Amino acid sequence: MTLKIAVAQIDIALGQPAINEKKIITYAEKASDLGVDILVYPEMWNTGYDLKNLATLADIRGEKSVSLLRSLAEKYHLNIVGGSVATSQNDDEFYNTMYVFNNQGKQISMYNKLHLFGLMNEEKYITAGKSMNCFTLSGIPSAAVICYDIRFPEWIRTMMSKEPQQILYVVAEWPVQRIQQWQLLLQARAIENQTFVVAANRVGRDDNNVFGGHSLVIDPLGNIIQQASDENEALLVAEINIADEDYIRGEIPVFRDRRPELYQ
Ligand SMILES: O=C(O)CCC(=O)C(=O)O
Repeated sequence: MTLKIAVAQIDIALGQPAINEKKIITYAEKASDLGVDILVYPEMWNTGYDLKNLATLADIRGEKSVSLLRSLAEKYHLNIVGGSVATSQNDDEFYNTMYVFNNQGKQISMYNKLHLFGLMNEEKYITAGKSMNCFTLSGIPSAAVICYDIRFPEWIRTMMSKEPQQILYVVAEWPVQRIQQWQLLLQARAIENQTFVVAANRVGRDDNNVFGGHSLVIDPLGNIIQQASDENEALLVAEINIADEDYIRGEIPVFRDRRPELYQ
């Protein structure tokens, strides 16, 4: 089975959801023109890392973002891994939340970022999630994580081995100075889990960081299928063949050969 996957590598205007929403719409239109099956957005696309202003900026219960993503999924018949957005659940509780929609406009997953990134003081403003993010999208069992989560292979393995998920989606705001680590971590997650990795990073800058782009689509052997530039906005498009993964898992059956009883 071949899937056409697109990654929206975009710049994000700090603290300006209305501007960012327009861009989200533009990239859905572009993906639709190219006949894409699955579209992936980056992390915190509504506000960027404007953590100090979440009280006024965060999307209340995620309602605006859900409505936008649902309408795009329906209108363009796109499966959408909706990056993440800043949401508020109560007046003073904020989350970094991912929503996933199928191409009928049905929400099939919601995930709150589990590992918060201390270097950006994320834990001072955001409440950490506690739940997994596994779903079937376009018929493919998949999992998705947010940015810093990729430094925790035990968490990703937990999700990937629940049932062997075949695609791992990663959405990020990853700074340029650690972009080599971004690539290596993603390749490692692909190889150890024998999975396709589809990773969306933003470009541009905010007051504290320059973000490194370099969005990637990686095969289950860790080979890079497609990569975007480090600086420019782009719609990165790749075709993946899921049967390749079945073949690789058959040759080196790491999921069968695990010894989880010894890992505690
Ligand atoms: O782990 C890193 O180096 C970057 C993580 C990050 O920027 C984030 O989680 O927002």
